[in-house]
Amino acid sequence: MENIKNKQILVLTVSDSCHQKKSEDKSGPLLESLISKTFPNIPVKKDLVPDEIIEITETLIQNCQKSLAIFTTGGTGFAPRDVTPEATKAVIQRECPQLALAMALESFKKTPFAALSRAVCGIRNQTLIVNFPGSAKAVKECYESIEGILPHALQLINNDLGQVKSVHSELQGSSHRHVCPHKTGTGAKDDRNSPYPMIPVDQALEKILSSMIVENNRFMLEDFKSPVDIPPFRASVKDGYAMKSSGFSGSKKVIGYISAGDEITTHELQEDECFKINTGAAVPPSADCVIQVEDTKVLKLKKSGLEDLVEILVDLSPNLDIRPVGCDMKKGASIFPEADLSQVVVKSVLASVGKISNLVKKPRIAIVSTGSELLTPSDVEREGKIYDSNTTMLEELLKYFGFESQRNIVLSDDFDSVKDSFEKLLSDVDFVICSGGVSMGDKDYIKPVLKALDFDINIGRVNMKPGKPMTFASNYDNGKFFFGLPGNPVSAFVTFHLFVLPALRFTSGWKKEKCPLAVVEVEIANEIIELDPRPELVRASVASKKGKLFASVNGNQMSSRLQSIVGADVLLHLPARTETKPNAVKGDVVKASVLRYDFISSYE
Ligand SMILES: Nc1nc2c(c(=O)[nH]1)N[C@H]1C(S)=C(S)[C@@H](COP(=O)(O)OP(=O)(O)OC[C@H]3O[C@@H](n4cnc5c(N)ncnc54)[C@H](O)[C@@H]3O)O[C@H]1N2
Ligand code: MOO
Ligand SMILES: [Mg+2]
Repeated sequence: MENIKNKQILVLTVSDSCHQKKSEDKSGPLLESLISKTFPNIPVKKDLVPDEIIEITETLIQNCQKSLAIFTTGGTGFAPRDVTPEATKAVIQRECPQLALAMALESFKKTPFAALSRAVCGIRNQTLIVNFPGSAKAVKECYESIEGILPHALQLINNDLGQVKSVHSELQGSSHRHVCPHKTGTGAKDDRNSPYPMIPVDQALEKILSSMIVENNRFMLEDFKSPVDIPPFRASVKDGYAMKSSGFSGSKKVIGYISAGDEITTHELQEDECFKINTGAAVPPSADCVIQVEDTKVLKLKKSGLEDLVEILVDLSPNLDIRPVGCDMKKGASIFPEADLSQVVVKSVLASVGKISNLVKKPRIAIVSTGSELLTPSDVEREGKIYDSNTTMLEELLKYFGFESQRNIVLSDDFDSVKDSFEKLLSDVDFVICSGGVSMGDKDYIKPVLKALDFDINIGRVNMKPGKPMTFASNYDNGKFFFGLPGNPVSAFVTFHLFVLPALRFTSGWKKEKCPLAVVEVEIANEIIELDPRPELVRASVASKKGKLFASVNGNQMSSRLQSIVGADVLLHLPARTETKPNAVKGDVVKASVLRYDFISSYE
């Protein structure tokens, strides 16, 4: 309950006219006083934004962490600038349509115009977001219709019940401490096998993706409209001369120079006159044609050295080399006809319409490395210890794929400290990418700790080499997801690419097909490769010969040998060994997951 005590409720007024101070905000203060009566102990804060989807969305996101609830007023109607429901839909993870229905039913008793509200209610992480209409009267009616259920709703969202459960499990802590990860299988004392079924890679990925909570980034992008025209003025496509196309070619008097960035000149051109003009500069309204420098000849210079007379060597035609207003992007048009979530695409296209935004929400991630043997790379060597490579590797992989970790921690193999650290970490992040401690050793505490923290262990083993003990656990109610990657560095490397990356992309709103690494077909260049009983993902480098791709395995494939990632372009998908096919041989064609953008190491 401690964190609930530190939280606020936000009243967000959405109104162009109030924002421009053309009218007084009555609904915001009214909501504030109504809420203060229902929740006398919770501070109620107010904010005001114009009817701009980016501003509304950003304000909602920025305030969620510290707010139990956000009540918006305004912008829910049918007018073109009413976009509060769209902004709300973009940030919520779970919609609460019945809450909106409860308000609508009450409003219908008063007026049929209630049908003109598009209010949305939903939950983002642990924050309830409710849209109210703009009018003070409607705000009061709507608020009163849900006032009675709000305290209970907020309690549920903040997992009051879950707190009871975790206090309960806290009391039973000692029993969890003795869960032995390898003795549970069939329940028999001599059963020393893992209790977790070893599922195929495809099935594991499907399971992970289907349990993700998907951010509404796609929807939000597809809904963005451009606030400007590009270009905002008629722009010259060439360095040349602007003139009237109705005139003849031949000689023209140069009456001035126009550069990019100059104000639009209103000088009325005659048919025998022209302006010298640069690419990207505004074409004067009286000109309708630009002739490129290459199609002209200077006939006479002024004493100052500036051009006085030029000869136009080609025929003139209307609109030649002029970009009309909005020809690249029209004001009001959809900026993202499809939701391409690449950071390069989103940020640069938004910049082109004058918006600086970090709107694409990324998951909050922590990296945890477990192992009492771990030294940080800057430590001096010590007996019995090894250098921690997984923290750096996972951090760099996240960066490479456009994600980032909020926290990196290294933990010793100790049940209580691992449990305490996870508990704290999970209040700050939604995804934990942990390595080590997931197999069969008596110090492999990750699975027992996850159980003690009320996580469902959805996957405990995968039929793959390396990466067999890959663990995925979720606490769906709290929106928390945990990847327990095997500690061997190559196992962590491979399972990150196969499972963690697709999950992070999927939760960010990527199309499902685009979430895994790209897969290509390659021909094996090695003479013979012995197949393993488990399907194996083998690091290999790729050569392109006349457009055909050939893969050579990168030496010893032990899961402890991180060096096998040096020069690795792909992960070859080798099938499991069978009696009839014990080896892969030169010329076999197999699938390969592409690890990096520069995935071809040589061309012939
Ligand atoms: N009896 C069995 N033993 C093991 C099995 C099994 O099925 N039955 N599975 C093996 C497989 S496969 C793998 S993979 C490993 C996975 O081990 P854990 O996830 O439990 O990881 P740890 O035991 O903590 O460490 C394994 C190995 O990796 C080194 N390590 C760990 N963290 C790091 C790091 N951050 N940087 C560098 N190296 C790290 C650690 O020192 C160990 O050598 O289990 C097998 N055992
Ligand atoms: O599956 Mo482990 O990852 O063999 O090394
Ligand atoms: Mg282990």
